[in-house]
Parts: sequence; structure tokens; C-alpha cells
Amino acid sequence: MRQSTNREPLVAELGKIAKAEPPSCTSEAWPSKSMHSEIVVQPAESVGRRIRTDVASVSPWSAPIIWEGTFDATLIDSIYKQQNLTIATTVFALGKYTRFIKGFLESAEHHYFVGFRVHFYLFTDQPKSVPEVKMGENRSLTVVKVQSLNRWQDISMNRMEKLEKLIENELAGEADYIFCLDVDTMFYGRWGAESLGRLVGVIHPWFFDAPRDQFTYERRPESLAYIPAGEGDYYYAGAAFGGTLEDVHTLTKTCREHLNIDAANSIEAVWQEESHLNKYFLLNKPSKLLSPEYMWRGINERAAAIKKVRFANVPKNYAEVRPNA
Ligand SMILES: CC(=O)N[C@H]1[C@@H](OP(=O)(O)OP(=O)(O)OC[C@H]2O[C@@H](n3ccc(=O)[nH]c3=O)[C@H](O)[C@@H]2O)O[C@H](CO)[C@H](O)[C@@H]1O
Ligand SMILES: [Mn+2]
Repeated sequence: MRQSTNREPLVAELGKIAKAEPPSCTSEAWPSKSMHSEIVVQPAESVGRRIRTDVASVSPWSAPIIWEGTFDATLIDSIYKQQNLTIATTVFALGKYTRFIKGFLESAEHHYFVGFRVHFYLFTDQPKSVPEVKMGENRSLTVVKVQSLNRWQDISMNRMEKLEKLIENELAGEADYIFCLDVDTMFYGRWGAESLGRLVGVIHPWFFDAPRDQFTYERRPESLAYIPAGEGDYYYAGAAFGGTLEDVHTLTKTCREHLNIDAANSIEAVWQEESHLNKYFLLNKPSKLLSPEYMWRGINERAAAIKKVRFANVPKNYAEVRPNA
């Protein structure tokens, strides 16, 4: 977690969520087969397992928010498998971040879109240091060489332009959806077709339970990432977002343009491209939101609402791993 000092006080707030009563519906409450022979009656417990009352599972604009307990993985897989999809997945590893590649790719083999066609695009300044990872059927890796950069902020921000160009130049006709992920991460649980949508944002793990005035949006009106006090829906993670090629292309192009305009005006948003992503999602609401299960703080971190950790940060020593402090 970067600059955790800013965000740690929020942890105290976690775990305060009241434990909700289990859903009260019983099998008697549902139509019986004899009355409605055309209706497939779900066993009450299987319906109940897809109800969460301790967290919001829909946004104010009616986008689903995906939490463990809100979907049936087998059913979702059977729907999406028929569509013969390809999921492009991008990840960047420059400088010392190449050390995270192996854990990312190996854990993805076990948990990320298992059974689907997945094409990873790994951007690195050191293609020779990419380890050999045995990949399953229908899964492939393309390594893209990029220029080294001296500031971690530039590495992070520059991703928007690289993604924009990748979608423009390489992905048309090659993929249906794209996810763009941080590399200092590992998968620990299923991340599958339940995450697919036109425009998908992940609720940031340090802010899912925080009041809006604590969100670290860019607050200076001089930046195009500016969000005034009292505005904003959620605080989204910069470390994971996705959607269809068209929607993610527009997102990355817009963020890249805004980053460039800010740079020309000598201003860098407080959290770089994450700030611009948050502005974009304020103006262009995601069609689906993923809970912080999909970008958790770390495998050993706990919070009452997190029933399953799917994807989490790997601890790192910022001073040691980044090119600049
Ligand atoms: C959980 C979360 O939302 N994390 C965000 C946060 O992260 P982090 O503190 O997780 O930032 P970070 O250091 O992981 O940098 C983001 C990413 O840039 C790449 N990288 C960075 C430095 C480097 O020397 N080499 C390299 O390859 C790598 O893919 C890394 O995963 O802030 C960043 C910049 O504001 C991004 O918005 C991240 O997505
Ligand atoms: Mn990271």
C-alpha cells in the first residue's frame, strides 16, 4: 500500500459493520412446483447464499457491486463460456518490479479466468528478466519492451498512454474485454466472468467504508482531475480497472490527454493517473463495480466485509523497490 500513513487511520473504522441477520426467506415463501410447474424453484439456501445484507451490492445508478455471496460462479461461467471470449490483461513491470512477475502470472494460472482464453500483455524495460511461467491451454503471454523511466510516478501514469495504443494498434478483433492490473499483486481466489462488464471499476481497499470527505481525490481546481468537496461516488483503485475494448480505450485516451494537459500546466495530480481515473469514473459511471475483494490490501489483512480475498497487494518496501523515493 503506497503512503499507508495517510490511509491507516481508516482501518480503525473497519470491522464496525454490524453483522446482519441472515435472510429470512424460507422454502415455504417460494412458489411450489405444483402451483407453477414452469418455474424452476431455487432451494432457499442457494438463493440465500446470493444475498448480502451487510454491504451494498448495487450502486445508486443501479450498477451491480460484486461481493462474495452475491453471485453463482457456476451459473455465471455457463453463461459466459458460450460466448467464446478472450480477456486481454495488461501488467507493467519496470525496474525492480520485475520481481513481482512470477507471483502474478503463476497465481493467475490458478485463479484468474480459469477455463477462459486469456492473453496477458506484459510491458517491461527488461524482457530478458521475464521468468518462464508454464501457462495453461488457451492462455498466452506477449512481452512488450518499453523504455525505462526514472520516476515511479511517470511509470505509473505512462500506463494510460501505453494501454490506449495497445488497444488501438493490437487488440481490435483479438480480445473482447480488457483488464489492466498492477503487478505487485497476487491472486488468492477466483476472479472470473462475474467481473465482466462494459466499464468496470474496483472500489479501493482503503476507502470502501470511508466517508466521502476522506477520499483522496485531487482537490486543486487547476488539475483536470479536480473533484470538489461533496462530489464523488466511490474512491476507485488505480491498480485494477477494465471493460470492453471500446470503453477502456476511451477511458485511457481521456486520462492520457488529461495527464498531458496537467503536465503542460505544471501540475501532477495527487495520485497521478488514479486521480484522473476517479474523475473519469465520476463523469462516466462504471456499469459494474468490483468490491475490494478484487484489489485487497494484502492477504493477511482482515475486514468484516471481506469474505474472500481474490487479488491482493504483495508487501513491498517502497524505498527499496521504487527508482525514486
Ligand atoms: C491499490 C492501488 O490502487 N494502487 C495504486 C497506487 O499504488 P501502489 O502503491 O500500489 O503503486 P505501485 O508502486 O504499485 O505502482 C503502480 C504500478 O506501476 C508499475 N511500476 C511502478 C514503479 C516501478 O518502479 N516499476 C513499475 O513497474 C507496476 O506495474 C506497479 O504495480 O498508486 C499508483 C500511482 O498513483 C497507482 O494508481 C496504483 O494503481
Ligand atoms: Mn501497486
